[in-house]
Amino acid sequence: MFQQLLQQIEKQLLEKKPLVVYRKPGQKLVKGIFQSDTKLHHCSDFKETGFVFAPFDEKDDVVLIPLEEVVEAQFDLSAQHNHQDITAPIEYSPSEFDGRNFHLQLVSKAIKEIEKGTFKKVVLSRQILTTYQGTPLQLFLKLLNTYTDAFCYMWYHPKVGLWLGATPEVLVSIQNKNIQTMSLAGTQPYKGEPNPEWKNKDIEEQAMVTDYITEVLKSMVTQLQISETESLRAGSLMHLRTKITGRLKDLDIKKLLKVLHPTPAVGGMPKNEAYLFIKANENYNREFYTGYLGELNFKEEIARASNNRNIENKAYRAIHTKTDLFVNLRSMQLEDQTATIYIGGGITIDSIPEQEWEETVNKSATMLKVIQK
Ligand SMILES: C=C(O[C@@H]1C=C(C(=O)O)C=C[C@H]1O)C(=O)O
Repeated sequence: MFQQLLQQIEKQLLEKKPLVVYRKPGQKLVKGIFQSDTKLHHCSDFKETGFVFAPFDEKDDVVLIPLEEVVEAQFDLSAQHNHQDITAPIEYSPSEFDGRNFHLQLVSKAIKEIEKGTFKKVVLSRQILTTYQGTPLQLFLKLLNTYTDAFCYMWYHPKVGLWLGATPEVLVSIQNKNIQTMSLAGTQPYKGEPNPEWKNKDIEEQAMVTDYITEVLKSMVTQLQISETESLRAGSLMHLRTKITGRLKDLDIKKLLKVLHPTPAVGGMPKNEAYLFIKANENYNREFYTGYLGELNFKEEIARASNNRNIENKAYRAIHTKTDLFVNLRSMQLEDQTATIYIGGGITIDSIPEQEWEETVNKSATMLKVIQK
């Protein structure tokens, strides 16, 4: 079954037709969605059904791969990949350090703006361009083997490009009117400790994201619940995470995404001031990095045991509408033999430029690991 899916992916790529193949965190099921022509579909009212691929910039179009053909297969981890040490150091080419001065200056400039009161937090990012060996599909398989707790994907459209990623961050999951989201921020290298100590900078930076999400959701949901904040491992990194749940008053996904994207985990606080700084000062276009991607309005048939004793053995089926969106982090774009890796981090009043650079270096390991092996 899985072999068949792989063949279909290869064929689709060869024919230069759109596809997405992905696995949700902690699952074995890999889904492939295949489009039969090369038309570029967009989302407009978010009542569409399909796989969405949204850029960081809200002004740009959200791409949709409709559910023409869906192929599913179970993926078993390859034995040879099971014992990889994802915390081992990675190698850097000297050219990687070219961007260091620019990033240090960018962070310093942001700190000055924070001191002036322009904004409280801004997420600043950069690119690494590197060559890679093997095919995109081989890299996708490495992602599946390496990052079992992430949302792993490969997305392709001949008019847009080819992206791969393994993200730990849920933007929002919606089932009927129940929503789940998270505030994920604060980063340190994973050193074998599941509950490490956190610096105040990380705690405050992550709390800003929780406060923002709670504030914008207040008027849109009932039964708002905020979990304890916990440490979450994402490959060779640790983050702080708070889960947030609630029940939507109206099922208006477009309206919800307008307030949730971009959260201060990838944009900043306040949203518009941080966005303007990013646009004016990052020296490249983020495109789909820090955008979001995933299933939009999928119909899911759920079998439920009936509570009625008389029809005890009969299960009834209920159709649910489900949306599962992830933030496009720890991702890269492949073009010919060049991989462009995107990485960033949150800057606050307590940021130290050198450490912020180091953080982006650490984050780049997620993709560099699969490229360099
Ligand atoms: C921006 C990225 O990650 C985001 C920023 C984080 C931070 O600043 O600590 C942590 C997790 C993500 O929300 C990235 O991985 O590129």
